[in-house]
Amino acid sequence: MIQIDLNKKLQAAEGEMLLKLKIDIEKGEFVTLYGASGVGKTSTLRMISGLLNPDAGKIIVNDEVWFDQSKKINLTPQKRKVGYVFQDYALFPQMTVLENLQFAQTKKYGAKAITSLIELMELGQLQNRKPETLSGGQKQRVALARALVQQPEILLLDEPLAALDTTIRYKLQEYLKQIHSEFKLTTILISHDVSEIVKLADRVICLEDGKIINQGTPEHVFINQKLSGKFKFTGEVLKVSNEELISIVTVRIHTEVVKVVVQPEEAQNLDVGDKVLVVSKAFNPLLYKLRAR
Ligand SMILES: Nc1ncnc2c1ncn2[C@@H]1O[C@H](COP(=O)(O)OP(=O)(O)OP(=O)(O)O)[C@@H](O)[C@H]1O
Repeated sequence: MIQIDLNKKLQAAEGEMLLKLKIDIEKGEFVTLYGASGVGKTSTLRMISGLLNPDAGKIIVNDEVWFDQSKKINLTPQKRKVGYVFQDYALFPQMTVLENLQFAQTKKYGAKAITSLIELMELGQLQNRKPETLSGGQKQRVALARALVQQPEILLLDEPLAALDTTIRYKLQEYLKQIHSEFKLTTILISHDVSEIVKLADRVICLEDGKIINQGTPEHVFINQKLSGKFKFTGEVLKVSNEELISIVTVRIHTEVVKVVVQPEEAQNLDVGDKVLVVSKAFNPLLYKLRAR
């Protein structure tokens, strides 16, 4: 369990902004921070990693106190078991891919573990190359691998996929999903991409002016419950989940997310990424597949 209770005065463009957050995160949970630019998302990750000092509050990770203002406890970033991945990769340019991983590895993370991580992240062909010769998606895979060799208790991801094109981003989302469960990580992701959040996160925390204004499962938070009556929209399938007697298809329509109940046999025909038409004449939306992904 991770207990975060942070108070920090920040200098926003319009003047002082008080960031005041209290978040409890279960071990193994995948949480997303969502909100407009300047609401305090990056500052929150920086405080968890020890790069920015809160004015008051506590950070307790699996019973270990990382920060407690009242007890004057403040572990250095090096002592906090955090893997931090940024949008701009921040790899060491003079080192090869392998050297970047070796430099970051903890003592316990042996050579064998690095070899299997290289295999998992499909970096074998690239391990002797320098970052400048890699594409954005490849660099980000190295940055993720580098965060993992530090054996983090928390993986902090600050919009790691925002600079990548859709196809690469989609692929890396799959990697993120896989490593989160394979390494039994607790992950906090900053993202503006609603479909990415629905795909990856157990919980989304919405911030405004340094405060939590809403939180819950992505479906719950993003579903536009106002949608009813007569409408017809095209969208993209984000998720197909099969319940006992029905299936639920989560569809992104522009920036909104809706859920449509369909028969299991209709769901069999649908895959994540398919383009669909969502139509409603009364209150019961129907879903038609337009084309496969
Ligand atoms: N060390 C600091 N001291 C005081 N104010 C800061 C500090 N770091 C950032 N700020 C200010 O705090 C506000 C929140 O910044 P932050 O980077 O956390 O926002 P964000 O939600 O991550 O935004 P974006 O989505 O644009 O990255 C900004 O107005 C920023 O200028």
